Amino acid sequence: MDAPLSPRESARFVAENSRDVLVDLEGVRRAAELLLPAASAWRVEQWKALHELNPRGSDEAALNWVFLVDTLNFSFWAEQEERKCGVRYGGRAYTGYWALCAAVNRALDQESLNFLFKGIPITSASYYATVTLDQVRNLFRSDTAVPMPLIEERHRILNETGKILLDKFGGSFLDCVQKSEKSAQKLMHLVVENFPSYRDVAQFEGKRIAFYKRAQILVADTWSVLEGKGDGCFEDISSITMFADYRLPQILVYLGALKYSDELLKKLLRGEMLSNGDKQEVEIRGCSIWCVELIRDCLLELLEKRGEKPQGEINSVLLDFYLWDYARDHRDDMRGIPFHHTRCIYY
Ligand SMILES: Nc1nc2c(c(CN[C@H]3C=C[C@H](O)[C@@H]3O)cn2[C@@H]2O[C@H](COP(=O)(O)O)[C@@H](O)[C@H]2O)c(=O)[nH]1
Repeated sequence: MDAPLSPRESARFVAENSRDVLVDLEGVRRAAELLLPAASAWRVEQWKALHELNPRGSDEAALNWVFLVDTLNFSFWAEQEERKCGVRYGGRAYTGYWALCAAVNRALDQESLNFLFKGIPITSASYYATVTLDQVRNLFRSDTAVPMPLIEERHRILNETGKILLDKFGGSFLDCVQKSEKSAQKLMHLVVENFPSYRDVAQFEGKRIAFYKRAQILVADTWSVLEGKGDGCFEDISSITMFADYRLPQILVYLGALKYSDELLKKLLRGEMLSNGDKQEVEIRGCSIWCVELIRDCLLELLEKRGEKPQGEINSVLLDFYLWDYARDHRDDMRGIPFHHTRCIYY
């Protein structure tokens, strides 16, 4: 099978051949203007501390936490927004992606007590390579009546991924990072080649394309947790694209940078499911990636024109992180904008 186009080339190809989704250049420019004040202050060191559930350290344990979480980082959306999985931790209730992180930290707290007496921490491959479905149901149990979606797939993926990490990387994601020799692209391809659940690919207009959403966010979270230093000093981090999930398209439509055809908008407003790999699902994901690439280019142009240098760096990773956080903080403003419902293990 021929190798797929890179995520960036896949996004360009989809945007050039899309029928139901449009990247609106005027909207891209307006979004860049809106984001510019924040963008010039983005620095990789700040990100980890922004969220209380992120690991604090930059050691092997923190990397194994990131690898476990990003291996399960998919499909938290609920059919009814008010009936969704939730996890209470540290006196707070978390939903969505943060419910996953809260469940992992809840287990680590419990496990670390047992660990003193004999337990095995959830982030170690030797644990999740053979964890049972019942144990996974308990580890990721919801504190609401709604369980975390795709729990059987999560169990299968944990066993598969744990076994491979043990066989090929001595059970440590740090080993995988070190084998990437400070290249983001090399790490992304190492992950996709070795771990089947990360192979986020599709067929579009006769071409094989790749979005690699979870592999790219794993590289980004590795860069973030290592604060861009040491093994995480990826000189090609700016080649990583935005992560094509189901939240970013929603915020890009809200900002006016992405537009849906009437037919597609009606379908999404009805909450109709799109299958992973469907033409319209691929168009939403591919155009979103291309849209963020253009917003990033616009930000750099605006700074250039103003003769300003950013304090940190402006790349698609930090732009994506910011937009994703922005979407979570503006959930109510975005009520009228639907997000697409696809149930799969890739995002
Ligand atoms: N494009 C993009 N997608 C992201 C993230 C994250 C979490 N990253 C943060 C954590 C550490 C860093 O500090 C990042 O700020 C999760 N997701 C995706 O969203 C969906 C969950 O949404 P909801 O149901 O509302 O929780 C699901 O597909 C999940 O895979 C991101 O950053 N970018």
